[in-house]
Amino acid sequence: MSENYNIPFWIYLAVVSLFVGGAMKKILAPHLSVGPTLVAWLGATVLVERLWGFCLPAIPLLVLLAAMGCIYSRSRTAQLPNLPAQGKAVFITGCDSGFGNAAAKRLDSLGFEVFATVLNLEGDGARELQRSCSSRLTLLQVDITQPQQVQQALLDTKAKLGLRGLWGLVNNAGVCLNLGDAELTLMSNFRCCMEVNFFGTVSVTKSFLPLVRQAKGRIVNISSPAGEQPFPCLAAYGSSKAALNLFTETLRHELNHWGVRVITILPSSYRTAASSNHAHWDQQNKELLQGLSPELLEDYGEDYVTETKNLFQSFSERASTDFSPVIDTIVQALSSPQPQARYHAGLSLMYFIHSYLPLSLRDRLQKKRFLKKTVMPRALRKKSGLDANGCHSNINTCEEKQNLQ
Ligand SMILES: NC(=O)c1ccc[n+]([C@@H]2O[C@H](COP(=O)([O-])OP(=O)(O)OC[C@H]3O[C@@H](n4cnc5c(N)ncnc54)[C@H](O)[C@@H]3O)[C@@H](O)[C@H]2O)c1
Ligand SMILES: C[C@]12C[C@H](O)[C@H]3[C@@H](CCC4=CC(=O)CC[C@@]43C)[C@@H]1CC[C@@H]2C(=O)CO
Repeated sequence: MSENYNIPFWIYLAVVSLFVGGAMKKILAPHLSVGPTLVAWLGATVLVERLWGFCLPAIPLLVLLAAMGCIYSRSRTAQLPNLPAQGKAVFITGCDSGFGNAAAKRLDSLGFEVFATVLNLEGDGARELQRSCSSRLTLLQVDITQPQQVQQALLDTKAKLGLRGLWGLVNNAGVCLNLGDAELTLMSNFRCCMEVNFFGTVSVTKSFLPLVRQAKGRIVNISSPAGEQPFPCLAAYGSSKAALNLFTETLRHELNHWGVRVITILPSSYRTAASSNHAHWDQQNKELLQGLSPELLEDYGEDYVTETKNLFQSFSERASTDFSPVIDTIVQALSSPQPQARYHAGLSLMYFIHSYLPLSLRDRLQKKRFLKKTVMPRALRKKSGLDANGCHSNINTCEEKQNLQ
């Protein structure tokens, strides 16, 4: 029976039955209580399921054809030449160091007209850009949390662009103030991450959008996998990046009919200024301990808090110092004739763990992969007679304890 149906016909039947089910529910719902409505909806669902049963053999073929179509269109797009850089202006935030500084240099070398913004015009990063880049590059001092500085940068950019629009806005500026359990993270840390990573980015985007719409250009937001996966001790940073991700996705849909492409880049872990500055993290850890209430400090213990900082520092020591996967991706997002909506820059094992493994397994791996905590909170040790490393006093080694779990 099902072999006799060709694909268009069964699609037609499935759509009709969905509409019939929906119509039944809509027409009958006002006259029926909840129970019969559910029965009507169930009836429609059974109808769709029966139709689906007729056409089941066609589905693998459809999936295969769809996959081949995606692969073919991706390969065709990948073969298309990149758009020329000449005449295209790009505004980048957070160019004092890290990805922003490297991206400004690369885009300048490719021929883009770069507006590189920095927190400190007298800093090493700004000086490096001034020294190594062409006269096309404009350095601007912008703290993205300060609306008047954002507006001044807009005026300066417009003055230089004249009647031209802005081809690219790269929202790169971002901070991760501290690493610690959410309960231990100061509210000031949550607020600062939101102010810079979310509200600052929204402020710059809204201010520069008219120029980007004029050029039918690109908005490229540098987010983080921490905005999509629950990295331990990154609740403040991850929450701000999660807000940024949803803002970016919403913007992507809304700007589509303006011809503006909105792209999210999710780098894996790299050893940039922020993550490799041990003095910075030592200071953050000190402020965290000073900000804790006596009760929290008693429950968790200083050794627990300090281990988190030490583990993160050893994690960042192993991170890559080669930013090229991120910089190549930023160039691709600005130059590809058909850019992707999302790019992962660098292999993030966490991405695969989070996307493809069951919850119980990924929770265990996530903890082991990012921060191999060995010290338990003090209150938990007391309750179960454990020593500083969470081992039972009557059990000789931690391995025996872990074997018990
Ligand atoms: N390094 C990584 O492993 C990694 C991974 C994923 C995502 N990211 C993201 O990449 C982006 C760049 O970070 P990075 O790793 O190059 O670190 P970074 O600290 O070297 O660069 C951050 C930049 O943002 C600037 N900045 C901070 N606060 C600002 C503010 N209020 N106004 C304007 N500029 C401000 C800093 O001056 C610096 O230039 C950030 O958004 C970060 O969240 C980094
Ligand atoms: C958040 C940081 C960037 C990045 O986001 C890192 C995170 C450490 C954990 C981690 C592992 C990954 O595989 C994806 C990126 C990421 C989640 C880093 C800690 C400090 C660093 C920064 O401070 C960046 O400004």
